Amino acid sequence: MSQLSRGSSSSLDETPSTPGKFKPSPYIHRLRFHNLSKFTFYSAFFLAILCFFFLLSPPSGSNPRRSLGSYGGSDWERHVTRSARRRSDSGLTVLVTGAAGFVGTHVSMALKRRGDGVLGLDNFNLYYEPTLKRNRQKELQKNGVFIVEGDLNDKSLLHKLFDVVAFTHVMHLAAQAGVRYAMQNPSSYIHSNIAGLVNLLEVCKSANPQPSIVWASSSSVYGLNSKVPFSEKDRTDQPASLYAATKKAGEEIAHTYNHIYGLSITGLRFFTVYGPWGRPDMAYFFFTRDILKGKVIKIYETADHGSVARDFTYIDDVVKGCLAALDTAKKSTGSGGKKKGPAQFRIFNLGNTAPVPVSELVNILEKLLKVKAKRLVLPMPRNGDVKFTHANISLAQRELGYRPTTDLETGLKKFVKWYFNYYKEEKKKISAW
Ligand SMILES: O=C(O)[C@H]1O[C@H](OP(=O)(O)OP(=O)(O)OC[C@H]2O[C@@H](n3ccc(=O)[nH]c3=O)[C@H](O)[C@@H]2O)[C@H](O)[C@@H](O)[C@@H]1O
Repeated sequence: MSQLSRGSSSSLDETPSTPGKFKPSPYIHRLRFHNLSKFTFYSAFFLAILCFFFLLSPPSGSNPRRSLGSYGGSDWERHVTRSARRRSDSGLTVLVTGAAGFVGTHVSMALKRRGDGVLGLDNFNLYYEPTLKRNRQKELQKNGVFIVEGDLNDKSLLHKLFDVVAFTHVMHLAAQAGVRYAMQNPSSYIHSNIAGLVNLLEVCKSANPQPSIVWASSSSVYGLNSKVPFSEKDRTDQPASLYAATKKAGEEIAHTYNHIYGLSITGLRFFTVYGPWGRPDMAYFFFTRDILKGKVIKIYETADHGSVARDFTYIDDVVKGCLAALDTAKKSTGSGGKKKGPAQFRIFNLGNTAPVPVSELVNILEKLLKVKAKRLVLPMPRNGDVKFTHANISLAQRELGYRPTTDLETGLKKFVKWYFNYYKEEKKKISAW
């Protein structure tokens, strides 16, 4: 009990009774003392909560609100140049957009570890828990990767980055992801996946030398295509979600910047990527969380009670595909916005060629978590989801040497191991307060 409440209770007890005036009975004293103690307890509790969130908030130097739009200066440039420095002249110097994202973190780590120069860019938006992005940022910082806090649409920032660093490649992974969220926040998809992409390409075409670009498209561009497995030449003119439509539009926009300005551009159609440090908005992640909490999970099925399936692809396989795309990317042919010859334009599927029904994903999670899931099977809502995805990866195998090796159970085992460890550490931080 704090000193304040002890002092006030003794002063209350010594108050002299004044005739004619209301004389509080001993019961009133006890009631006041009780209220005062409650007030003191709750004030101390809220103070502790405030301290907890203050400590968990991002380090002062990287406060997204403060630093978005505040960059430059010798200290900042030193961070940028050190991070972007490659170990040897044969290495790459890569700008990774979305570097605090799931795929962005893994790709940045892999590039840095093999000696390439890596500079991250991320706007640390609040689409999902920012602590996860901050913790990924800490992992990258430990490995010498600096992430500039900024938005794709900040043209002056992007020009500044290209003034300071002569990037050989851009690995463009920043995007508003999520098929279903597009129905709640459509403008976010235009802001990041259309305006942000065009802004980035505008800066790249003006750069001298122009970088080669590899960027994340999506299996969702196949939309309602019924020919399986999906090949890169198949129909992609029936997107089922705004998200898919913005990724398809991205592919068309990329083609115009390749055709007009000579930018070397490679699009990678990811197929439901999963793994450690993943995205909490994806089913495998929030199913894990909800199964452990004993909450009901909704499992979609088709209208005729068929299964909904995905070609789940483990993050390590996808990272190998990304690095192979960077390593085989030809140079852009333009400089300063003028094209000097035809430039490379490629699109690849990065999938696992083994679609698995969502119900089987849940079976595997139950086995790994040793907890029975509370299942609610529902018809797939008209939320932009498609019944199945299935990648034909023969083009990526031939051109990139892409060979996925991780089956869903093996990959989920690694994810669950990470999940338990990560949230155990998070719990420790909270209990430390
Ligand atoms: O392949 C891709 O390119 C896309 O993969 C995922 O999209 P999605 O396959 O919908 O991944 P989840 O959101 O994890 O859903 C996986 C499966 O679970 C199903 N699901 C989802 C949520 C739910 O509550 N219940 C349920 O059965 C979905 O219909 C889907 O079949 C990513 O979220 C996209 O960003 C990415 O572009």
